[in-house]
Amino acid sequence: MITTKKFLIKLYHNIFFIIKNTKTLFAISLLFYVLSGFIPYIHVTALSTIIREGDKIVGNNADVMDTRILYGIIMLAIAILVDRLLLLGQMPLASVLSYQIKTKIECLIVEKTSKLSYEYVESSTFQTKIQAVYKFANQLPNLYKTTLQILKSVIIMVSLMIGFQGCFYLAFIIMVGCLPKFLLSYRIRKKQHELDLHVTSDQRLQEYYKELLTKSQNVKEKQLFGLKGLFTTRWENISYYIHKKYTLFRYKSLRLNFFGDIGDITGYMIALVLLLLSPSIDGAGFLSLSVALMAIQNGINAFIGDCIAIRGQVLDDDVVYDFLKEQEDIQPSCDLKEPITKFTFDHVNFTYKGSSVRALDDVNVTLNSGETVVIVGENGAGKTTFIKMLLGLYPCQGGKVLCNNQPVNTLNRDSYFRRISTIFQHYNKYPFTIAQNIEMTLEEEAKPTEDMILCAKETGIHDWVCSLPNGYNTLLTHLRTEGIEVSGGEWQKIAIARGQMKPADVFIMDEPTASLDPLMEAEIMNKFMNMDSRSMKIIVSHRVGIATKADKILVFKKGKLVEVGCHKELIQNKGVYAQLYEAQAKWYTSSKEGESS
Ligand SMILES: Nc1ncnc2c1ncn2[C@@H]1O[C@H](COP(=O)(O)OP(=O)(O)OP(=O)(O)O)[C@@H](O)[C@H]1O
Repeated sequence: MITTKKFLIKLYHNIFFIIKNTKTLFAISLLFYVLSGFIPYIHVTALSTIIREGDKIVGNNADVMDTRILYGIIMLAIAILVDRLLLLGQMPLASVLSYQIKTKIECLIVEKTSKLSYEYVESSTFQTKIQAVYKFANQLPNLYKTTLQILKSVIIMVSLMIGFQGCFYLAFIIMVGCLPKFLLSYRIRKKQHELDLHVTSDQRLQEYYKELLTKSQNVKEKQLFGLKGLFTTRWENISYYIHKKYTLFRYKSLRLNFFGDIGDITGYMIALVLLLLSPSIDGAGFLSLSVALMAIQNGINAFIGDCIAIRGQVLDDDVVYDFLKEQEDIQPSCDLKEPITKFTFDHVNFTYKGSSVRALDDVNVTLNSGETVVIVGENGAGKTTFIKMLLGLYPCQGGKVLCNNQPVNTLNRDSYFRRISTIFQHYNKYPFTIAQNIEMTLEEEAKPTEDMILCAKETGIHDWVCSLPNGYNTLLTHLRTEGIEVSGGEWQKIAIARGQMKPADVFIMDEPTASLDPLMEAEIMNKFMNMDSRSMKIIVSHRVGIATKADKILVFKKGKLVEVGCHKELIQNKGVYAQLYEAQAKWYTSSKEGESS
């Protein structure tokens, strides 16, 4: 349960954040809200002048064109005009302010995320947290509006109470009448917060089923397995469950609000009766004071609504501020200045969080520049983990990973990554043009450079790209209407071209050729292995055939590096590699035998 003091501190932090990041715009907005807070007072004052003077004119007690009635009419016109003008000015201002606040907080979140360790960002804990963080980031712009609205309501109430002192005690009765509404609204808001939390995972599931039914990548499996009925029923059931929960909640809220309204009306009625019973009041005085009381009541109700809303908006903000305070992965200041010549794994151990089995177990090996290294092993043997440790994405839990004799985790990551080009099995498919996918530039109409064409030729996509109407400027993916989808193999070749475009000392490919046809794979692999004899090339592959040409083969089994050597040596060893090689060779040989028989 949040205490008032804690709430005020949190509110102060939020408002401070908003003011710090919007300064002048916030000040202008504040001025607009303060000015508009006085409008009801001017409005009611003008109205009561008109009523009082009008009453005299109707009763023939005054000149027809008494200056006071004119003054009242002009004041009323000015009040209405200024109100409209302030509203007009507030709209664009609110839009710019909201944009600035949202962008600022999102930039902070993005910046923070980039400073967290890869291991943490990859975890499900982080994924859940970041969802909540963005949810609040979206709420923050509303907070400034609600705060200024509260200030405006206070100005409305205070100005009217001071301006119409005769209704001071009556305003108090109205306030008491609004009390049940305040308590009930507070309760409703709390229940809504609980309900929102309760249905979050159901809503996620609902979205998931909707995606299964509508997203293009799910269509194939849905049709082939006849899953439409199953998914639709699941989606309908969960949608109905959420709908039922919210409908019941809305019905209960309406019932509670009704009791709140009764309190409101009762307070106003009592105030009117007491006003009527007042001996000094005349007809015009009664009318103008009842209008003032109505304006005060509107101010109180707006105040209550905004106070309840602001409480809800501030409730979740700990998630964001805690996130922004989270411990960062410290970036070492030591730059890697000279080219990478050597990697050394010295008794390296690594176990993933939540796992009891070592993904890498006492790994010792040295890789040198100019070498072509192929890493093989069965599923889950530790091949990708080895690459990630080499890149310094995980901290060593035992032993050392050295680059040019320096521990990888003491090197500045940016300077280190600049010298390595890596393409993972799950590479990204960017909704950019082909040229932008290869070179990652911001230019909209990039002209293919000689280097780009060379990389495209080496990965076998140049002729295909040239056959497209927009060539290298062809937009990819259906995310944009004019974008086209391409085959898995074509995507892979584009990703490989991107990897080759990057000037680096070390090129790593972790199974990026699985979608390629055997001829294309062999051609790309040959070119890859023969490119720039000074650089180091590391390939992770399940196809043992590729390893025959490698300078060094690393064989992993259950996290252990069980064999290291060239093809000839490992075949002679008759160990794990030889078994893998023979098993794959047998597959082709028996197919051939099968064909001939
Ligand atoms: N993020 C992770 N969290 C927890 N365990 C993981 C994670 N990634 C991999 N593992 C586990 O670590 C072990 C080694 O995984 P790794 O991805 O290195 O194997 P691999 O040899 O590359 O497998 P594959 O050939 O299937 O890609 C496996 O048992 C795997 O289940």
